[in-house]
Amino acid sequence: MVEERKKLVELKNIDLIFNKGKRNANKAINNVSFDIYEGETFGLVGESGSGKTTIGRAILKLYDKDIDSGEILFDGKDVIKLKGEELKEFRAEAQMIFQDPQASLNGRMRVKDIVAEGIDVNGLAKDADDRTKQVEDLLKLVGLNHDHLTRYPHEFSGGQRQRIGIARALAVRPKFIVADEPISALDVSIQAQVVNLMKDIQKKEGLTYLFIAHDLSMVKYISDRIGVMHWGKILEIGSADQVYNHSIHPYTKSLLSSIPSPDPIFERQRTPIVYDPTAETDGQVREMREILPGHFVFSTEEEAAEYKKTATL
Ligand SMILES: Nc1ncnc2c1ncn2[C@@H]1O[C@H](COP(=O)(O)OP(=O)(O)OP(=O)(O)O)[C@@H](O)[C@H]1O
Repeated sequence: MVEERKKLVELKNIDLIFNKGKRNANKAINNVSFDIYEGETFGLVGESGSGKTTIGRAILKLYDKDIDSGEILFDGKDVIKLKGEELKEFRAEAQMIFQDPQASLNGRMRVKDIVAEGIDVNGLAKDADDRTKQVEDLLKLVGLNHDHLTRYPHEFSGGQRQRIGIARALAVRPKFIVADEPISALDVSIQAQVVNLMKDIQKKEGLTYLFIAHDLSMVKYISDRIGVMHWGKILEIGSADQVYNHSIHPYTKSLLSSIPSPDPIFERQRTPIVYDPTAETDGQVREMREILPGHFVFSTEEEAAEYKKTATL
């Protein structure tokens, strides 16, 4: 018998409009639906302004406004309705790691206090010794050590600062982490280290990730499934292999063609594919249609029929 995978996060027809009703109204999320299964990494990619961060923050209920329509479920519970104790529990269960560790860490606090913030807020330590022990364990988990406890963020490299950000997120023992471009500000040589660290921690702690990035090059290493966003909509969802090696939507193909190759011969032959977005505004009715098992593309019925003829496994 095939075991049903548990859905940890469910997004159902989400709309989110900034400045609703005003002249500068902006539909940052437009009828987005997808699920994130427990234990998986869901990669969300797309160019700047496509709505990735808005989705991550909406799931975590970090805006002072609610989504405008649709439903977000976390562990079966409606996120919009969470209040009191349930909201506090959710705040610990669902954490965020930010793009710029420099900006997200308080420069006047020592590492031990930065990492312990969530422990203190949630009363997770029995006493001062237990607090220090928990912080030390967290630092060890992210590849830092005892000597780092009393230092300040500016004494660390970018990669180390991101490790501190990860330790801080883990301090409250979350189930789910939104990692918003966690490696984009880092040197390429450090990016793989942080991705590998996140993968190791995921295995050890049984975490579920939403991993946000603007290109597909690193996302494919960490993601089980990938969603491609453009103009507030998801245009393609599939396994990392389906999206990276067998992409279907022209926008995904264009994103892939824009990744520079480290191989100079490939790089010289690489021709970026220019995406024509007018199809998204031609008035035709499009929805996510399953082209191959688990591989969905935003398309009309006719487009889906065409995609099915040429799609490869
Ligand atoms: N607080 C806000 N108020 C008004 N508009 C916003 C707000 N946050 C985001 N937006 C707008 O919503 C759209 C989606 O932005 P979002 O930050 O989610 O995109 P993104 O794909 O994460 O981009 P980036 O990679 O640059 O972070 C953009 O047009 C942005 O200008």
